[in-house]
Amino acid sequence: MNEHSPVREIKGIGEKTEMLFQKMGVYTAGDLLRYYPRTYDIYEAPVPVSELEEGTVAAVEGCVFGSVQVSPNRKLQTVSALIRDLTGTLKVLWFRMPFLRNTLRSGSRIIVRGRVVNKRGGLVMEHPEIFQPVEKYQEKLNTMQPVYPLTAGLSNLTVMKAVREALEHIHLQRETIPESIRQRYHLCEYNYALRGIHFPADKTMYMYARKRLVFEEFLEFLLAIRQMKEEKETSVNGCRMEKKQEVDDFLSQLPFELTNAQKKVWKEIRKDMQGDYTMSRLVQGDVGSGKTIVAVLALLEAACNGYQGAMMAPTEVLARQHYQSVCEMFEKYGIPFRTELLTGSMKAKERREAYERIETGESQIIIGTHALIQEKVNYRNLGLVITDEQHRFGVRQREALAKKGNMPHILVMSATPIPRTLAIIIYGDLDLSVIDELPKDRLPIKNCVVDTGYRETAYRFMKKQVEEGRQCYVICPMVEESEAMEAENVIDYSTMLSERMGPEVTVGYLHGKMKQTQKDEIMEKFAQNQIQILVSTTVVEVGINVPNATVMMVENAERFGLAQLHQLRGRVGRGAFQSYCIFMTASRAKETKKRLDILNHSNDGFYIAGEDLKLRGPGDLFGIRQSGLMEFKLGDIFQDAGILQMAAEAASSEEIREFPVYGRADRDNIHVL
Ligand SMILES: Nc1ncnc2c1ncn2[C@@H]1O[C@H](COP(=O)(O)OP(=O)(O)OP(=O)(O)O)[C@@H](O)[C@H]1O
Repeated sequence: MNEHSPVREIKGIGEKTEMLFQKMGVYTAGDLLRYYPRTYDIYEAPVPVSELEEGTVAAVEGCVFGSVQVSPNRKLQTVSALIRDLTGTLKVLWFRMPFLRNTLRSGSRIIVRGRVVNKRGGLVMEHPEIFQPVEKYQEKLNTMQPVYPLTAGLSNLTVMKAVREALEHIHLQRETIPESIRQRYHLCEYNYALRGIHFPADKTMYMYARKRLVFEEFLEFLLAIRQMKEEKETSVNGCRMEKKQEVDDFLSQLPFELTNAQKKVWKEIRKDMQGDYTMSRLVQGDVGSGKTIVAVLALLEAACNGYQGAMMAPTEVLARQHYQSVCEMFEKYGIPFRTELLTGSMKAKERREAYERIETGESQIIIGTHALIQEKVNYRNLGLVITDEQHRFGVRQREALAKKGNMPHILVMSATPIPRTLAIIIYGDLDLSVIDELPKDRLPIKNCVVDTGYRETAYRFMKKQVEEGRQCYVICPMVEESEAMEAENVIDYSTMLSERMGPEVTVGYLHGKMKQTQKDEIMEKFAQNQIQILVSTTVVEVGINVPNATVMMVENAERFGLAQLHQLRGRVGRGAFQSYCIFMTASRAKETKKRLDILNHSNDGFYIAGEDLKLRGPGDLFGIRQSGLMEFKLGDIFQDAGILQMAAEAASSEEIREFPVYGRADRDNIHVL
């Protein structure tokens, strides 16, 4: 067996399990080895009852206090007991384990380990593991059990067993990092790293393993970037465009004047499209800074020059939103070009018709999702491709779209204001334009960080805003275990809120498991103010533009990364109304307070990103991922900024240039891309 063998060849994996693995993108044994744990369950030392925190998994050592009760409910038989230590008493519940009544003796010492939840205002530990005699806990103390991303039917144990088998029997790939580089940056060997990431003996092993794998991930990425840069430097502009008066006329009719920053960026783009070389430009701008209109101007200029322009959005909801706003603008100002929407959820017939209009050139502007790069889409003369930074890591996909034209111009839009030093490393192949100014009419968002006791006040405040004609978002806590649970959570919350708000307020909800048509319907209703409060998961994070919305309330704000919270906040404050952001948190941890304070005191994304970077020490390995920004498998450009710097140095070293694995011919073997 080697890395390319199908997972089926691993002992213990049958047809059914193979299908489940495939659903998770695991086809070969190599894929399985790179199917890294989502997190680790660490058996930490027991904590005093008084220090337990809601929502965490913890161990407590104490004595069983009083008698053990069994609930009469037949459906879900519950055993409850009280565990007492010097600092307090904790209620503990077990489900469907009635026999515990006979084994848990009053007064006996015990360690229980499980999730602490809040039930009717008090903390309760649910269904914990039992360690009795307490010495048994010693064997587990400080061990790290991998927790894998799962799907219905695929258990953590199954994945663990399969990975263990694979690690034992596979002859692993050759080393991909030259020894001299490994020594310079203290990186462990590939074999050790793989074992360490799946089954670390302790935190130190895990940290070494992770460092090595993150380094490799960054290195491969940076080398691909370098190659693209080299290609770009030699690519002569095959889609040379001229400045078109129609675009200036369109601009002068808009209800607002471009900000100086927008004007500057638009000038740079225009100059590129007329220049000697093909454009590859990144437009970076804070939330709400008005990137979309700049993209529209570029699309229009391409169309006026007889080329097609395509814009790829990261989600269907966003693609539709862009499509609608472009259609409305073009209609309003009498622009004669046809705009096409292309998404994965379109019916086959609709899609076929769209393909035809794209192929014949009847449609000049094409907006969509990944569907834009499907094999069946043939463009007549694609001259400009606009993508979102979220596709950034799909460098291959970007290339795929570019190949559909004759070296079209490329514009990448980024809503994540990362510090310039990082941007230069990550976007090394692109020229950088920054929109560093918000439209004039904006009032700064008012922020507050509050504890859950403020919830009722927040609801009253939202109701008042709705009465004034405004709209609100509520972001529900993430549920990591499964999307299905997350959906349930959102639905429950919106039912509760709807009852709380009364019949005059319409509350809607949005979550990742909904069908595309349902999502579109809800977004449309929200855009039309037929829904006043939208309860949602982070699906609304990127790009949604409803300028009438003025309140963003984020539950469990401590669970999100700063960049993500800033993105969420960016959904309000997009019009002339005063907007508010309420970060709600139950956590009293100092670190949480520090992080949220940064947001509380600044609305400037660049500043926040810089502070975020400062707050993260190298020890912060289990920190919150900055999701939404470049989906590296393990690496996080914020958290791992130090490793990124090392990888950037290594990427331009002689050793790497001479190392065969990274030669051009082998590039297809680079698995991360
Ligand atoms: N110069 C301007 N003056 C006034 N309003 C503007 C200006 N430019 C854009 N807008 C408006 O500001 C709102 C936000 O713009 P847009 O959606 O382009 O933001 P964005 O930069 O894409 O933000 P995000 O990254 O959050 O999606 C839109 O309603 C847009 O019409």
